[in-house]
Formats: sequence, C-alpha cells, structure tokens
Amino acid sequence: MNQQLARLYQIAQQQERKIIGLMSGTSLDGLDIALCLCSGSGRETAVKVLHFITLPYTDAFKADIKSVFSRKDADLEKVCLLNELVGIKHAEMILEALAQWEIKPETVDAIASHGQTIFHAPKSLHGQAGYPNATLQIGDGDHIAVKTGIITLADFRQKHLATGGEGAPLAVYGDYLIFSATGEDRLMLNIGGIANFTYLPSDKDASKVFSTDVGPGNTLMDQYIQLHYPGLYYDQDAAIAQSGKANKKLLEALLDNKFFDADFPKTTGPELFNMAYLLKAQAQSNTSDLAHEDVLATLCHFSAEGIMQAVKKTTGSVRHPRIIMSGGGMHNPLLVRLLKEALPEARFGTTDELDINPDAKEAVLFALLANETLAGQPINFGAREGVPSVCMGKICLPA
Ligand SMILES: Nc1ncnc2c1ncn2[C@@H]1O[C@H](COP(=O)(O)OP(=O)(O)OP(=O)(O)O)[C@@H](O)[C@H]1O
Ligand SMILES: CC(=O)N[C@H]1[C@@H]2OC[C@@H](O2)[C@@H](O)[C@@H]1O[C@H](C)C(=O)O
Repeated sequence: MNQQLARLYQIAQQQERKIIGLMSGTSLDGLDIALCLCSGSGRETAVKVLHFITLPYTDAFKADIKSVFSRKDADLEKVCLLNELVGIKHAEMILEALAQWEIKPETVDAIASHGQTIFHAPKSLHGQAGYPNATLQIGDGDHIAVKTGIITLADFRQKHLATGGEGAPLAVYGDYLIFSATGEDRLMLNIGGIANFTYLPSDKDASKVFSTDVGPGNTLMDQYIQLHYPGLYYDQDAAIAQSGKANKKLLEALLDNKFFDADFPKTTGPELFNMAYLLKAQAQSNTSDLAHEDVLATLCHFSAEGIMQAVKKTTGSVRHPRIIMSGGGMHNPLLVRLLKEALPEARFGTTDELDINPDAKEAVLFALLANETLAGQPINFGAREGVPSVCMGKICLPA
C-alpha cells in the first residue's frame, strides 16, 4: 500500500487530529493560521485552538494578488503563476508559524487550505445562460503538501458547487457542529469583506439551519479608503466615517439591488460590491460630490443595513436572538453601534465567549471541514438548495 494512504487511513481512525486551518479572505491582509486539536466528528466534534497567528502579506504580494482579484480582465498568465506562488508562500508561512510555536511539522496530521478566492461567480452574479455556479480559489494544495510534508486538504468549494451549491458560504457546516445550542437561537455573524451569518435555531433542527451572505461587510469601506487615502488600508476605528454624516439618498440607492430581495441562502462578493457599484449609486442619487467622510459614513450604514435587514428576516418572531460576531468588522465601532441600535432585542457577543478567537474562526471552520472529510460523514441539512450534504476538499499527498 502507498505509505501516504496508510498514513491517511491512520489519521482518519484517530480519536484526535491536529489540523492546521488556513484562511485568507477578501481583505487580502494576510494568512490566518490556526492549529486546531479536533476530536471526534459530526455532532460529537470538539475543537480546541492550540495556536493562532495571522502572518501578513507583503505589499508587493498584496499588489500581485490584487492585480487579478475579482477582475474580469485579469492576465491569465498572472493567474497561472499566482496559483503556484500562493501555494508556495502559504507553505512557507505555515513553516514559519510552526517554527515560532516550536512545533515539528511531522506532529501535525493535516492542513486544511482554503486558498485565495480570486473570483466568485454564482449564476445570480454572472447571469450567463448555460453556465453553472462557479468560484475560483488559487494556491495549489500540492505545493503546500510537498513543502510542509503534511497531508493537505484543499479546494473545498468545488464539491459544494458540484452538488448544487454556490460554493459558499461553507461556514454552515462547522458553525452547526460546534456552536449550536439547545434552547438558544443563535446567529453566527462574520463581518469580513463580505458579511455572512449562520442561523442556528434553538431546537438544533438541521433542516432549518442555513448560512448566507448578506451584503458587504468591510469591502466597500476598504476599497474606498485604499482609493482615496493613499497609504491607508482601512478606516481604523471608523475614525473617518465617524467624522462624516450618512447620506439618506445615497444609502437608498445603494440598497436598491436585487441581491437584497433574493431568498437565503445566497452568496456574493466584490465582483458585485465594488467601486463601480458605488459610482452607479452616486450617479443614481445625485450625490457624486459628497465629502469622503460622508461617503464612508454612508458605506458603513449600508453594511449595517444589509446585515440588519437579513437578521430581521431570519429571526422574525424570535425575541432575543444571540448574535455572536467574528471577523474584522466586529472591531469597527460605528458598524457595531449601528447594529446594536437597530437590533435592540438581540444580545451581542463574540466567539470569544464560546472559546474561539473571533479572528481565528474562519480558519478553524476549514480545519473542521477537513476533519469531517477525514473522519466524518456528509452532514445532512435536509433536501434544500444551497446546503448540500457533502464532505469537501481534495486530498493532496506530500509524496
Ligand atoms: N479597528 C478596526 N476598525 C475598523 N475596521 C477594522 C478594524 N479592525 C479590522 N477592521 C476591518 O476588518 C478588515 C479585515 O477583516 P477580516 O480579516 O475578517 O477580512 P477577511 O477575512 O479578509 O474577509 P472575508 O471573511 O470576507 O474573507 C479590515 O480590512 C477592516 O476593514
Ligand atoms: C467565495 C468566497 O471566498 N466567499 C467567502 C467570502 O468571505 C465571506 C463570504 O464571502 C463567504 O461567502 C465566504 O467565506 C466563508 C468562510 C464561507 O464560505 O462561509
């Protein structure tokens, strides 16, 4: 028997597995690396984050990825080169993290690599007849496996597409396994570039659980800052937005898109929510001459409004849902204040309260997906579109 397959078989049979979860999201700030101890599988899963670090991308690497990121006119040769380079860089970053933690690579059972999304194209966004839902993550898993010597599961989104989903949000699987609680309605709200949440009903009925994108989180604010404030990457502590005033007409124009009326679950990305989207809304509302701080304030209100409308649609009659936040947007004081004001009955907290560092949460979710593929079963969310019962990830062997 191939020794690598024997090792895989052994890992699958262990009661506990050390799995490194990786995530690098739409904000392109760096690679989140979470070393997780996963035990059991399915509803018996438990996870402990042993170590977590975000290793930043260099400015040159960010610029390289940005040159193809969510761009219809991307240079195909660059995409090809970056597919390898992202894999190589991620492998180097994993080795650097392990060295910092003084952990030998051979003591790690597996890596779960999300890769770098460069284009997300569900049918609702591309609108091209005859073409399926599509999404593309680069950073090939074989580079990571070969360079680290650790079995790597990668490219999780393709199986989701192949079984009828949009390739996202995948958060639903891990959220359901580790954060569901009998007797409490929970919304796991991640405010990354795009905001999404998972609804976990208090009766733990899997057929009601879903995860959906709800609109922009930080992406429009970040894009605006990077365009108009050279040298800044985001509006730290919403300092600029808080000095401005939201414009009602622009906000209405921003909210005027069929994405917000579509049923859950749905997905989106910077392919829709980008500077062209803003310019169109400004033209439509006659607000092209607003001061930068007023535009930023409005964009922050826009993110809050998208989240708030989706929460209200989901929780309806539930009086006191618990909203458990993660992702960089939870550090934006204006955004969080707007959400709390709009949803006074909800109880807000962060995944810290559930023993998971909110900045590590998405990386942990990918470790859990790999754990299920290695040792679990497809999770059954009932026969609904958008949440296929499936185990995900391609298995890349180091040798
Ligand atoms: N102190 C802060 N004040 C305001 N915004 C903040 C603060 N800290 C982080 N952010 C926001 O969070 C962003 C980073 O968020 P995060 O790392 O969750 O994104 P991501 O993982 O790339 O997104 P995604 O989940 O869409 O893949 C920053 O670009 C910024 O917009
Ligand atoms: C295609 C893609 O990379 N989507 C990301 C992105 O970042 C947030 C939101 O958009 C979410 O749909 C998804 O990531 C999370 C981890 C998910 O799949 O649940």
